[in-house]
Amino acid sequence: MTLATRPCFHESPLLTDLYQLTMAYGYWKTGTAHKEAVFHLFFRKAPFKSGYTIAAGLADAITWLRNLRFGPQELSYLATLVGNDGKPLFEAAFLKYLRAFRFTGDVDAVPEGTVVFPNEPLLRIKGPIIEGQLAETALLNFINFQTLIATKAARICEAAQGEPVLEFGLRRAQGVDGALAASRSAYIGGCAATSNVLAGQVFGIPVKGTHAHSWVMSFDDEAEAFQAYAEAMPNNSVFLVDTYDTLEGVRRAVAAGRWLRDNGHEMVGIRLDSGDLAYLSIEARKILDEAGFPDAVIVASNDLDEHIIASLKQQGAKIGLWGVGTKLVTAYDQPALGGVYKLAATRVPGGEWEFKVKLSEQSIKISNPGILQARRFTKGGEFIGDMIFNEEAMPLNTRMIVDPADVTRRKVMPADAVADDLLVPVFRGGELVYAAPTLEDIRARAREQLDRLYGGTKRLLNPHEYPVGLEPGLFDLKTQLVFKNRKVA
Ligand SMILES: Nc1ncnc2c1ncn2[C@@H]1O[C@H](COP(=O)(O)OP(=O)(O)OP(=O)(O)O)[C@@H](O)[C@H]1O
Ligand SMILES: O=P(O)(O)OC[C@H]1O[C@H](OP(=O)(O)OP(=O)(O)O)[C@H](O)[C@@H]1O
Ligand SMILES: O=C(O)c1cccnc1
Repeated sequence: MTLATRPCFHESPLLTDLYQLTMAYGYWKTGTAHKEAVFHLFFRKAPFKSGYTIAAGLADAITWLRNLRFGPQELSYLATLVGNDGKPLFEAAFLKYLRAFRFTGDVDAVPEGTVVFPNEPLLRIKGPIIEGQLAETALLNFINFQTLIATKAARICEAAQGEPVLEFGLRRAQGVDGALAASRSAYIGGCAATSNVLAGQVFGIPVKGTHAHSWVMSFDDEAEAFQAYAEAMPNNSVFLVDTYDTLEGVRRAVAAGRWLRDNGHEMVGIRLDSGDLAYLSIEARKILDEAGFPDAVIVASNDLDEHIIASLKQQGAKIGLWGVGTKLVTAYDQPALGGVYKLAATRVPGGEWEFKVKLSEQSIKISNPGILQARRFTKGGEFIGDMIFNEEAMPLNTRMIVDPADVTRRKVMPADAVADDLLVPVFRGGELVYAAPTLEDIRARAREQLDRLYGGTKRLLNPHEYPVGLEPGLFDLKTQLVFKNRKVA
């Protein structure tokens, strides 16, 4: 009997929705596959009612685009697909065309770890429409989830006010890739380490761990369990104290700590995993301090999230290390980021760009036309506002932004503000031109970016709204296109 293994699918061209292939077929069949197009990937609403979002997922997007090729196995599978008349969905000549298919376009993207806001392009893809279309689903999959988890982690780490947060999510994550991608994103968002050993091996994230209740329960009594653990792992001694009676557990941990000290080691600390974490941590701290273990850290876990951590901090909890699993890696209170991928311009090669909008009843949902870039203004080291503009038509030195939801709200960026464009070149003509940063650099970037954000924007509850607007020319273009598409004279 063979076990059904699950190979890694990250790089498959079939990591897509069928409709991308049906449209690709349509473009090919109608001779429009090589029409040039610009697509943007963006989200309309920050997750968790957060005042900011942390971009992540670009590394997977790069790998997927670089390896975009249909091999014999994928093509034979596609040949098996049939339409409602039982005949092949894709004709053989199209599959032959796919055999030589490669990504040849330009990509500009916001580096991972960048603070981003609703409606800003996170990624822009320009090239033959068939290529942009085929890339949509995979790009959304990578960027939506990873951005979501990096943001959740950043919020949790903000709540912990610089105290280390350990990501403990593997056992409760949404599958294998959900766990791995979450560990990487959580690290970008600021977590100090993960319990996920595979993520440690694959991404080089520091791994950390204590012990479970099963260890204590496997002994006749708790004191014996701690002593055995101390002897077995004298250099990693965090004792889980809540299996029977938490404060008694702390006293037994102290006894094991004394043994460790007598034998040339130092107890790292204790872990609390149930009960009133504020009360128990304060009492445990007293016991540890009085026994001469002021440096022993108190680790807490048990369904923590940013709100519980903030509340525990407010209650004066004496917790120095936070273990967070389920609510982090599943983004429990908002399990998906609604990032979308919209067509914004097309042209026949060599012709003029035709800008596009997708209409909606809700004006906030009307997409932005153009070849978009986002420009961030910084003053005195602090981010003060972002402008979305059309690179094809940007008048020089424009510093005014218009709120797309309310034309009367306008803001002029000061002349001495420093301006930086968020999208950077990643692919040119299908060639990678981006020196991808290390995971450590990405994590440091997220930290540095958060430090430049006004404190009110980082507030958990009703955060201050960071100003993001359209350059006036783009606002006008959008308005004209909306009128045109609504057939208003
Ligand atoms: N002082 C506190 N303030 C706010 N929330 C807390 C406090 N102490 C613990 N919590 C949180 O309250 C929830 C308590 O969970 P739960 O009702 O499962 O209790 P428990 O102590 O884990 O019980 P059990 O013994 O069944 O594991 C957890 O999410 C925990 O993080
Ligand atoms: O609560 P989370 O944020 O998801 O963090 C991970 C949880 O996983 C473990 O519990 P579990 O009951 O699975 O095992 P245990 O016997 O080691 O406590 C651990 O004790 C945490 O409570
Ligand atoms: O090391 C730990 O304490 C740990 C690891 C995974 C899940 N919960 C706790």
